Amino acid sequence: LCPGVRKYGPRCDLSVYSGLSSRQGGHQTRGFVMSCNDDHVWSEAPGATSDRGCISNPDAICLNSQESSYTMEKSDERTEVVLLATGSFNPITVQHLRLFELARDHLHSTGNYKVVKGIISPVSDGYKKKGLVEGPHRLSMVQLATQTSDWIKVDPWECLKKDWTETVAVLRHHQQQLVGMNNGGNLDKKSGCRKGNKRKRDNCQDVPDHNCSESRAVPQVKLLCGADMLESLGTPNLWKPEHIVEIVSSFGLVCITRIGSDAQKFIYESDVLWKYRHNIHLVQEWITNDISSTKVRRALRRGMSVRYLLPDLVLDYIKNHDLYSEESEEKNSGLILEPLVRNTKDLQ
Ligand SMILES: Nc1ncnc2c1ncn2[C@@H]1O[C@H](COP(=O)(O)OP(=O)(O)OP(=O)(O)O)[C@@H](O)[C@H]1O
Ligand SMILES: O=C(O)c1ccc[n+]([C@@H]2O[C@H](COP(=O)([O-])O)[C@@H](O)[C@H]2O)c1
Repeated sequence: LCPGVRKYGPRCDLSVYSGLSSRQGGHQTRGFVMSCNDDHVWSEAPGATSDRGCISNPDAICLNSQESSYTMEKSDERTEVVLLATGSFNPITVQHLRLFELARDHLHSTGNYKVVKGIISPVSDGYKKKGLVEGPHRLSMVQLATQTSDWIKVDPWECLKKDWTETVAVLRHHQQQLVGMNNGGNLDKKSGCRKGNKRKRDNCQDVPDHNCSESRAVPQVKLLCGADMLESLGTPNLWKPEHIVEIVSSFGLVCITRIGSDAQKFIYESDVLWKYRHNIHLVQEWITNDISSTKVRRALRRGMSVRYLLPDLVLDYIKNHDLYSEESEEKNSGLILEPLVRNTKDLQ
């Protein structure tokens, strides 16, 4: 059972979140299913099968019964990619979902990549951002928003932790899940490499390296973000410099343009981003709009309509739980964002 899970509100009729787990104790890696029951309690259902029936099969990362699993497409030369978007999702908007569609189209258009999954990982309450409503509510809204997608899923691993997790650790976690899957679960927890093979393990780095022979067939996890999040890499003391290097060198970024941000200029002006620019995919959103969670919350507080900015089910959820009010906007008011607190402590 996930720690810190509390009961939240009444019925949730869509219920299954699925992922890939690298449990040991058998030679088979198995899938796992996080389920949200009628009382909105999120928990892991061991041995369960996903709604799409492919999670209990360790060889199938398929997200969609029509699309072939990556095993079946081993002859396909394209690199398989899992897109991971982190953020508050407070609440999730249609533009968050659009980011995935734009990124997938772009990567496919290069002819070099095949996107096999999209993961939305809402941040933990421990991030302490002003106005951040409780994690289980944000998770439930993402789950409702993604139920019409056959490839984008919500993942509660980061969100349900009490403490905030650095994004690079979230990326490592999801990469290791995939490595474990590929290695039949027999992997070293830290390195993400197969246990019992010292020579190969020694050749692997702590950070899963996609060039490592052990992980070549594993899909690559790439961070998906908007240009404002890319620009946040330049905010003093917000991100650790070594994490920025690891994100752009070991994982890679797919960044969608956003009104008010100039990602191209930001990359040009940053030596580290420039150095790894081959691993940063900048995607132009031509159908521009400035939907943001902050604006949605503001409109909700003022009793104004936000219909069509969010999926209807999300809007219903917000109304049923009376989520965004003047009071909720004051949550964490006066607190400093956790990454700033941690990085400032590290400097002392
Ligand atoms: N309209 C948008 N265009 C491009 N990227 C976006 C857009 N909205 C959100 N994103 C991206 O989605 C991710 C998650 O964003 P987040 O949850 O912070 O939502 P947000 O709308 O940016 O919230 P806020 O209004 O608080 O800034 C981030 O990478 C962010 O850059
Ligand atoms: O890993 C870091 O050092 C780091 C520093 C600042 C922010 N982040 C992540 O970036 C995301 C920012 O979300 P938001 O809503 O504040 O735009 C969120 O997922 C944070 O965990 C991550």
